[in-house]
Amino acid sequence: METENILIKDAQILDAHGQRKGSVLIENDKIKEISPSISPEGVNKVINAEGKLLIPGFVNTHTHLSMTLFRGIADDLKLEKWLNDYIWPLEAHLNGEYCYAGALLGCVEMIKSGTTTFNDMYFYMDHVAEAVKESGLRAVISHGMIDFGDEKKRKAEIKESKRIIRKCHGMADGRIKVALGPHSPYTCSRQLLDEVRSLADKYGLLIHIHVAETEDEVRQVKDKYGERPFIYLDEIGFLGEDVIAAHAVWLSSSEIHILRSRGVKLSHNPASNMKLASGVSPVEELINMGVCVSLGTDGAASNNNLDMLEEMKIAALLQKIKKMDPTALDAGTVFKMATINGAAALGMADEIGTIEVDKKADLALINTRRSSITPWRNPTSHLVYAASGCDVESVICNGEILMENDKLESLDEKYVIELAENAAEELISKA
Ligand SMILES: CSC[C@H]1O[C@@H](n2cnc3c(O)ncnc32)[C@H](O)[C@@H]1O
Ligand SMILES: [Zn+2]
Repeated sequence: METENILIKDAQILDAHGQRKGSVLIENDKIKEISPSISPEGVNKVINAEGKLLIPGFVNTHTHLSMTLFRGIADDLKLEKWLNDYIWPLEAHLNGEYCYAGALLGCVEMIKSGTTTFNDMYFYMDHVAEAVKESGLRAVISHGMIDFGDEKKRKAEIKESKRIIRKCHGMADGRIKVALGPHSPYTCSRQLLDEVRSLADKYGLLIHIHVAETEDEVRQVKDKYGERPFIYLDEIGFLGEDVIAAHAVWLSSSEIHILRSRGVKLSHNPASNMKLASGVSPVEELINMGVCVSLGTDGAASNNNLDMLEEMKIAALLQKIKKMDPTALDAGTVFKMATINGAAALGMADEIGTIEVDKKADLALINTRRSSITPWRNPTSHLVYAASGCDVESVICNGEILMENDKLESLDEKYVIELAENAAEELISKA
């Protein structure tokens, strides 16, 4: 195979290790060299990055990508009503084509706002995988399982998860990995969670689950199992380093200790938690205790976008107001949550999340000559507090250019918008 290489010349580089100036040489899917200056001789493609900020692609650790189709459908509701009265009835009409269309739309949105890896739980995941493959993004995907204690449903959910594992794990040159996705402790039976734990151990797969999102959930789990959600999950031997729990809003101090001692990874979803008025996760306490807290948007029906730049700002502001302390969750910490902590949560810290030689070339370039971030002075501050997804100009994932100078290269944006608009209209008309 001929070597494909890209030289990103004279960039300002920012990642969890700090700031420096330099050029980055990409060879095939990986970063080959980072130096103050690299000769462009023999290089296939040179990107002039003067006046540009080069950052690791964001890692969104909790999404339901195809829910882009439900954007703006059921706003201003509490989680229980949102799910029971609006979202689940609509989801009953989903099919593979709709999920593919919604996932493609989500991929467009993520590329345009600098995300290169995401952790997705939903339905018709082989169709979602197809969209991810075409987009050039990297993803961990899981079939979302709900059994409500029904044995037949449990067997069907496990069967579908196994089918998705067989069909999609390692797809798209390894860019797609499959995880197990039990929805939550209030929608999944103890038996289903036990089976998930066994499968995760047997095949070395991650587990993606919603936990402790609302006070109501804590009440329900306590009523049914006698304990708070994370204590219950620990007692049944479910928790481990391979578990990524989304939300983790309502936590007792014993639960925080459990999270730390079991090495559970968290995905903090501040916009969704605020919009559904679920509550505020004790992110500062969790980080101070040494728990790995990453960042996720949740689906576009509860956010209502997939912009990780916006999510970083919301995360920082929310902790400041929760603690009534402006020093809480500073910009540097939030930036780490959106990059290297996300990589660590997905077990990929050796591969992505920072800009280092031998890591995958998953990168985003920000144009520093945009009005929203002028005068250009403090990259971390500007990224978290001033920039938005629109300031992302170019994106590379796995060494492939997915967007250059604001133009999508891997997907036809107009076609995707049309496809998703039609799918959403057809789907809603069925409900
Ligand atoms: C079984 S696939 C995923 C399932 O989760 C639903 N969902 C989306 N956002 C949330 C959330 O914040 N809490 C709980 N469940 C959520 C989604 O609609 C699917 O049914
Ligand atoms: Zn969710």
